[in-house]
This record gives sequence, C-alpha cells and structure tokens, in this order.
Amino acid sequence: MASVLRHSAKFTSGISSSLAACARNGTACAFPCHAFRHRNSSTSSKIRVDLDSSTGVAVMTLQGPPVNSMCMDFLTDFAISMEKLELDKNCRGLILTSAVPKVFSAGLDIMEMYGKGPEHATVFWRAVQEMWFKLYSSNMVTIAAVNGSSPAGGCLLALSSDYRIMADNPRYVIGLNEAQVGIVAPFWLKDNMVQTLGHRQTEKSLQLAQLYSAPDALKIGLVDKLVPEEKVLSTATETMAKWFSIPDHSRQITKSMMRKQTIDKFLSNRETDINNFANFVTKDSIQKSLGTYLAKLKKKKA
Ligand SMILES: CCCCCCCCCCC/C=C/C(=O)SCCNC(=O)CCNC(=O)[C@H](O)C(C)(C)COP(=O)(O)OP(=O)(O)OC[C@H]1O[C@@H](n2cnc3c(N)ncnc32)[C@H](O)[C@@H]1OP(=O)(O)O
Repeated sequence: MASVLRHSAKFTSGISSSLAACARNGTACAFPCHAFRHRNSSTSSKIRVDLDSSTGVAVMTLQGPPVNSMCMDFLTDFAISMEKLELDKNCRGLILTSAVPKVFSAGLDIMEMYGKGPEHATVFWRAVQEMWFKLYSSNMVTIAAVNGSSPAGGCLLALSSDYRIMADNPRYVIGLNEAQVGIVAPFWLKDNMVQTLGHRQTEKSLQLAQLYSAPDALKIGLVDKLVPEEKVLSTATETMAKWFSIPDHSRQITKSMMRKQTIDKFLSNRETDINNFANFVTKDSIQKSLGTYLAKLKKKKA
C-alpha cells in the first residue's frame, strides 16, 4: 500500500489531551466534539482512513470507482488499514462508508475470479477471508454507513460490522446474491448471516440470491436503521457515541464471546475453504457462469 500515515494533528490545549485520554481509556466521553481535533489520515488508491484521535473514531472511506469492487489491491489496503487501526490505542471505533456515488461496494471484483488459475484463486481467497476475519473479529466498534448499493461482498462488510445504517433509498439494494452469479457464499459468511437474520430467513435469502431494497432490508433486520442519505455518516457518528458509553473491555469480551463459535469454526477450516474455493472457481462450469454474469453486467450499459 502506497499510503503514509500523516500525523497532522496539533495538540492545542488540555481539553484535547483529556479527550484523547478519554478515547484511550475507553471511558465515556460526550462527542461529537469539534474543538481541537487530533487527526491522522492515511490514503491508498482504494481506501482512505481518517482517524480523529480526540474522539477515537476512524472513518474508512472506500474510494475505488466505478463500484468499489474488491480487487487484490483493495483487499490488501483494507487488511493493512485494519491492522494499523487495531494497533492504534487512540482508535476505539471504525465507520465504513463509500465515496462512490450510489454504491457502497459491488462486492468481489469478478475479474479476480474469471480466467485466472488456481494459484491466483488461492491468494485471492486468502485475502477475502482476511478481510472478513479482520472486521468480524475486530476489537473496535464497527459501524457500516451504507450509503449505496451493497451486493455480495459489500453486504459482507456490513454483516461483519457491529451495526448497519443504510441510506433510505429504495433503489439501493443489499444482500448476498452469490447464487445468482453462479457461486456460493462460504460457510463463514453464511454463519455470519444466520447470526444476523436467523436460519430460515438466511436460507431463503441465500437460495434465492436475494437483494433487498433498503426498506425491505430494514424489515428483515439485515440493516439496523435507515436514515436520509445525507445523514448516514452523522448518524453513524452519533451511534458510535452510544456504543462508546460501554467500557471497552466488557463490550469487547462480550463481542468475542458472541462471535467465538463462528471464528473458531472458520480458523479450523480455513485451509480447506481456500482449497474448495480454488477448485470450485476454476471449474469450467463456474467460469462459464461468471462469464455469462459479467457479460450481462456489461450489456446492461449498452
Ligand atoms: C463450495 C465451495 C465454496 C466456493 C466459494 C465460491 C465463491 C464465493 C464468493 C462469495 C463471496 C462474495 C462474492 C461476490 O462479491 S461476487 C460479486 C457480486 N457482485 C455483484 O453481483 C454486483 C454486480 N454489480 C452491480 O450490480 C452493479 O454494478 C451495482 C448495483 C453495484 C452498481 O450499478 P451501476 O449501474 O452504478 O454500475 P454498473 O453496473 O454500470 O457497473 C460499472 C462498471 O463496474 C463493473 N462491475 C460492477 N460490479 C462489478 C464486480 N463485482 N466486479 C467487477 N466489475 C464490476 C461493471 O461491469 C461496469 O463495467 P464497465 O464500465 O466496464 O461496463
């Protein structure tokens, strides 16, 4: 990642240092507080990260036009950004959002799965796993500010966060539509969805490859809240304050207790999952499905 962490912050008063201390210690602090902000920014080609050390909130903005598809560069940038934030004592919470109009993320870059050999599939799938694992097992409070459509891998980002806020626009869709593409959601993503929606709803959603409009996603619990598009980010920041009112240590232990079973199962079957993916995605029949789907996507425009 060609990113450099720039420490542009200035400590200008005791107020800012006490807020920063508040962020570090995980004690409740009233914010938004706009005074004397302490910011770190990190930018790569696909992802921008802005950490406000005075509040402890980082905003990760996906900025890979046209659709924030998850290519290798995106996945690498994502993993590096997560690692940095996780290690940063000033960071307690992460908001994910998009700078691309109308799209949160189109999910995995289909070009990374089409016409490539098993070696590439192996490396790519490990990176996909890592993205999910890092977010799902994060110690930070994670909030998805879904300000556009969010199919498949985009929905993965939302599902693995702690809370999902979506723009109230019926034209925006979210869901796991893998079956429509001719591929299959991996077991750990299926488990993640079961935890969010329950078994029956997940089974219907996955088999039917359903993409839900924002209002329908709220109805089934795939997102937690709908707000006007221009308020998605500010609502995420306000929501973060509520989650920050709980001491970090007890919230983190609770989170890891709730997610442990899924994580343990993932870790025990990780290599098998990679092999399955590499075998599956390189099959002629699957390549044919991907090719047909890609052609449909391109034709849509013509
Ligand atoms: C049993 C063994 C286990 C095996 C496991 C198998 C593998 C499982 C993998 C499961 C996990 C996740 C999978 C995925 O994420 S697959 C990707 C699925 N994504 C989609 O179906 C979304 C497709 N895109 C769209 O619906 C729209 O693009 C979108 C609504 C997001 C935006 O619409 P908009 O009209 O704004 O933009 P366009 O459609 O015109 O797209 C612009 C250009 O971008 C290209 N595009 C779009 N999506 C993708 C993508 N996902 N990958 C690559 N390229 C994409 C599109 O073709 C346009 O390109 P051109 O400008 O060249 O025409």
